[in-house]
Amino acid sequence: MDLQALRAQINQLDETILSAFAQRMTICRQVGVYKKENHMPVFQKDREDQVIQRIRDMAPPDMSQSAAALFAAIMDISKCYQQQVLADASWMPSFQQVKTLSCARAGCQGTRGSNSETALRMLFPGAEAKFYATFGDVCKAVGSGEIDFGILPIQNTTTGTVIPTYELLHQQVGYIAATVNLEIRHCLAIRKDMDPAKLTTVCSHPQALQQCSGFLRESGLEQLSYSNTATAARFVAQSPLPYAAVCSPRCAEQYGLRILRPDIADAMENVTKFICFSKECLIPEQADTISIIAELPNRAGSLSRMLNKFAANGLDLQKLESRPVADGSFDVRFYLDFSGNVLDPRVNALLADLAGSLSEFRFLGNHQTLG
Ligand SMILES: O=C(O)C(=O)C[C@]1(C(=O)O)C=C[C@@H](O)C=C1
Repeated sequence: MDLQALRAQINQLDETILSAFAQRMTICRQVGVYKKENHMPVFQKDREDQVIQRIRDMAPPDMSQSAAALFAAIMDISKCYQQQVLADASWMPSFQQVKTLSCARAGCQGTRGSNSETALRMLFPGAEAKFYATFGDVCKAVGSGEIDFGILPIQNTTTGTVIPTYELLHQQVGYIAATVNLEIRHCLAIRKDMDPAKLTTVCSHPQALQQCSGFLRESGLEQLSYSNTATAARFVAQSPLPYAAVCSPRCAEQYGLRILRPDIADAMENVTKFICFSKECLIPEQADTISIIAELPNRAGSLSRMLNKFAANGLDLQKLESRPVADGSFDVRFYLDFSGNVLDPRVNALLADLAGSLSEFRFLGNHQTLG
């Protein structure tokens, strides 16, 4: 068999397919114009089911599944193309485009000296900082207007996703306007008059304890969870107990503690990403990342079809997180971050398509990394 000759045949067929694809897209564009004039949604499920059934019936039996997948992909591309014609942004909540984020009061969980406070100061050096007992309380304060922005950790390079923040994002806490990446340094800190030989216990936030698990396992100290690294440091500073805290060097200094061991994290590079969110949707002019929630039908290929739409529009997916829907099924909800700005027509087309075809679609914000 002659490989060159076979490839030449493939090339010819590709030309035929490409020409048919281009013609099909041109017709779909006209359908898009018709839909715009007649106020019809782009997504027509019944028609798509008919198209797929027809293809399945016509395809050679051993290719029926792959042909169906190919035509589903073609229709996904054609829908995004039609969305560009419609340029409908009704999926988008009302938003305000801002040059910079101005903030009088911002809030975070924990107490002074926490890493969250450092993130808050990086974002808003001149703002009044307010501290709350729980992540949920930060969200409530944003909702009531007590603070302009809430700051919550969302991801760490060693331990991964901060799950409670994702759960809150699903409960409509507002819109992400910015993120900030903070290099985290953990040290073991004790009271200045404490004899290190007498230490029995170490306390900190569970994520911090996890990020230092290698050192702590070797130390043999008992571990105690605290709501925050700074609350743990404050407790250690005030308590007569033989306890140490895992906290930042800045926090140890703030509570008058002695650093017994610096840099005890397992990974040399340890960075936490914090989100900054507000009640109203604010989009900084330089916003370059979009966050959304997508719930997909539990059907073969639904995730790959959604991901193909990003590829077809040349949009770079940065993060895909799945969390359980928590309804007794094993269904999951996806949280996606991708590069883009909502004012880009391609981005609008993709989001309009997702909003019109997913069982749940939520826009979480178009943000920028600051600091
Ligand atoms: O028939 C339509 O309404 C079209 O827009 C065409 C088309 C397709 O590509 O075949 C695209 C989107 C619809 O969801 C269904 C079918």
